Amino acid sequence: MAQQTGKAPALMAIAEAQQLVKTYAKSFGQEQVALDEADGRVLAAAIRADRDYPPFNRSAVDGYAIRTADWEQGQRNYPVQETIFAGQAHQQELQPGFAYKIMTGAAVPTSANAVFRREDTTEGKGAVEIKVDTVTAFQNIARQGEDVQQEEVLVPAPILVNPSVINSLAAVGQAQVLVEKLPRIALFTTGDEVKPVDAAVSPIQIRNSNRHLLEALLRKWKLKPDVYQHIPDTKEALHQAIQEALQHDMIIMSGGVSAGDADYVPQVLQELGIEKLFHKLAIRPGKPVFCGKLPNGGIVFALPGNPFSCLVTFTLLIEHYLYHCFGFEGGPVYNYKLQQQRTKKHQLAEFFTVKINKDTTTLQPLQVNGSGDIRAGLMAHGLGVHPAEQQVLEQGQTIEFISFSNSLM
Ligand SMILES: Nc1nc2c(c(=O)[nH]1)N[C@H]1C(S)=C(S)[C@@H](COP(=O)(O)OP(=O)(O)OC[C@H]3O[C@@H](n4cnc5c(N)ncnc54)[C@H](O)[C@@H]3O)O[C@H]1N2
Ligand code: MOO
Repeated sequence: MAQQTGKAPALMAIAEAQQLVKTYAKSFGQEQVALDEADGRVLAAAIRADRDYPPFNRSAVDGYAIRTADWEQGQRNYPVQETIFAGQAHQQELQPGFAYKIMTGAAVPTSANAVFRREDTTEGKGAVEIKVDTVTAFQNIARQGEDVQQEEVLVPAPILVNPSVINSLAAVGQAQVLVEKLPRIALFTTGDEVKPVDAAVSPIQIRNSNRHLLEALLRKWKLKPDVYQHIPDTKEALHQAIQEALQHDMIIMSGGVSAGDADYVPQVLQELGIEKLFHKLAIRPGKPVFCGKLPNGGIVFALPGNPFSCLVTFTLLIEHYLYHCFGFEGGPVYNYKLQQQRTKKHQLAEFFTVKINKDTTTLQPLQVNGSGDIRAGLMAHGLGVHPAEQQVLEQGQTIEFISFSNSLM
């Protein structure tokens, strides 16, 4: 490729940055946790069915079980041989010409092969008359193994454990489950103008929303930083705080990464032996983001201070990294049609907040007044992607959508 002279070097594209981040992704190990603690964690090993499911021929209704052979001979009145409740074994095989009274969830003995709903019968004393005209073999019986067979993979891995996964794991007796270990994280915010949420602020100070935004984003993954500190804008303070955090798996920071006189973060990180993977990407918002490799094999993400830039770079880079560390092929990206035309004037890939219209399932761009807008992300389901090379996205054009929810996998 011809060398471009006189121009600033081209910024790295998001796809290349994500590819790079992926190469440094690694498992943090695995651990056993109690089933109820696994909610929101990533299952590390596939779970097989310990037996057939259903484990026995299960009656799906409250009613009467017969043999279809008797029915086919024209029999409609059956003496009731015994009553079978759920969890209760039958006493005797069904004798020809008899019926069992049977409850939902009870095991249908193999000597019977059809169950009628109670409503479809006339119940007499010790006998029942069937009032419907047809029968099919195994009607109203969920047959042994028809859902899942013994040793079949029931829950694949990796999978994000959600209530349905908990349900399946509980059904097969997994009281303890093997999940991916969580990384040890140090979280830092920076900026002399940034004050705690509960402190008084002067007119030129702002509240530390990024701390809470980032902690909330981490909680989606059940992650909790084991170190948090707000660092003033001096090299010395940055140096000290980061140095003490070098043994973590991840260091996440906000602020101090662009071109200001007090933006020391990339410099201090590199002075401490952190190898730069990239600084500045061809994206908006979030362009000044820095990513580096820790000497211990961990990773540093230093995000821009603007809250919307933080949200976007967390979603595009940190979540991308976590997905790969936990064994997924990246996060889910969906395709949706755009509700209205959208234009941009720059050559960066732009990420804009969108709401999925419930009636038309199109993406409605939401208004954000720049990356410092404290409303950014409010009411949004996720991000729409405006590719770098396209200046205009047409109404109805299919574009990529990145969900803010990590529950769909
Ligand atoms: N000359 C240039 N200036 C800027 C560039 C550039 O390329 N050249 N990039 C701009 C972009 S884009 C962004 S984004 C910001 C990123 O700046 P920093 O990462 O250095 O962040 P700060 O300057 O520290 O803060 C930016 C903004 O965010 C507020 N902030 C910081 N921390 C928090 C926090 N914890 N909670 C809430 N808000 C926070 C801060 O007060 C600033 O308003 O740089 C542009 N400049
Ligand atoms: O691109 Mo910066 O991340 O918007 O304000």
